[in-house]
Amino acid sequence: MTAVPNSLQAAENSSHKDPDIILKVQNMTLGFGSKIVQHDLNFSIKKGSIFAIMGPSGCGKSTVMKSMIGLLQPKAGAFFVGDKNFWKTPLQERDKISRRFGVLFQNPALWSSLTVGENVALPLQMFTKISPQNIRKLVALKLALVGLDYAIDLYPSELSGGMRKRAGLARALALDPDVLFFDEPSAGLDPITSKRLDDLILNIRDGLGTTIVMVSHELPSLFSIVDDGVFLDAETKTSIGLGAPEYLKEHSTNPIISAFMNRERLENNE
Ligand SMILES: Nc1ncnc2c1ncn2[C@@H]1O[C@H](COP(=O)(O)OP(=O)(O)OP(=O)(O)O)[C@@H](O)[C@H]1O
Repeated sequence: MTAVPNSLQAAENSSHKDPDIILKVQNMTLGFGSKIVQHDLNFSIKKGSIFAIMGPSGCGKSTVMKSMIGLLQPKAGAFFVGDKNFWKTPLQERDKISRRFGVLFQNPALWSSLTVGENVALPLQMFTKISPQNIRKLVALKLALVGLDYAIDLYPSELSGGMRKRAGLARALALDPDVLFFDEPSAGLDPITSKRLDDLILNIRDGLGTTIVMVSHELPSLFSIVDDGVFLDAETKTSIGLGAPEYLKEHSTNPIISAFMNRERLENNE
């Protein structure tokens, strides 16, 4: 027997091994039914970096994130987590990989009948064997990390929008994720609360070494905290820029990226 099939399989199932790369999207095409949202995407995310998925409304940013957190299977291409080809691994292993991810959606869906502390405790109760006393201690730690230690016994309805985000963030941090995904972290927040959330994201990255992937079109956040990113185009339905927002602003010759980064309107765009 020759080793050919195995080596082919190995090539298909491994990313080009670079220990600094934690996530890698390779020739990925995404869509719903017959509709293609984005095609042939290629980008890599470094461990401990803050990476942004950028682009105008409706270009497919959330769809790309959905695929990376295991909610939407790509139509083509691969998504690697370390050296694992995520969508080619068996479901059980995929679930295990996903548990290394924390996710904070635009509107953190906190259970309204549970207190903030009980909401944060849920993932620990579901996925660990930690004792109730130790869960309570861990929950207090996570809430302290996001500056909400005083809110442990409050109900979600008693929180402001910014506090709800931070409570959602504490829950996303419950299992000490390697990667945190944020969908529009600043959406609906005033500029000061939004800046506080940016600082918190930076603190988490710097203090815990967590890799952060965020979907955003908030320029102040993009310029102040993001290290690297991909810019998606709604017209050609693929990426038209790779790099830090500041770099793209200064160096991109693409008129769509320039207009976006400089908040200008394109001539034929209302
Ligand atoms: N479940 C779905 N079924 C069919 N089409 C969908 C679905 N979810 C999103 N889409 C479509 O995919 C395209 C991209 O949507 P997506 O929400 O990913 O864009 P986005 O860049 O995140 O937008 P925004 O910045 O406005 O949130 C849109 O045309 C949207 O209507």
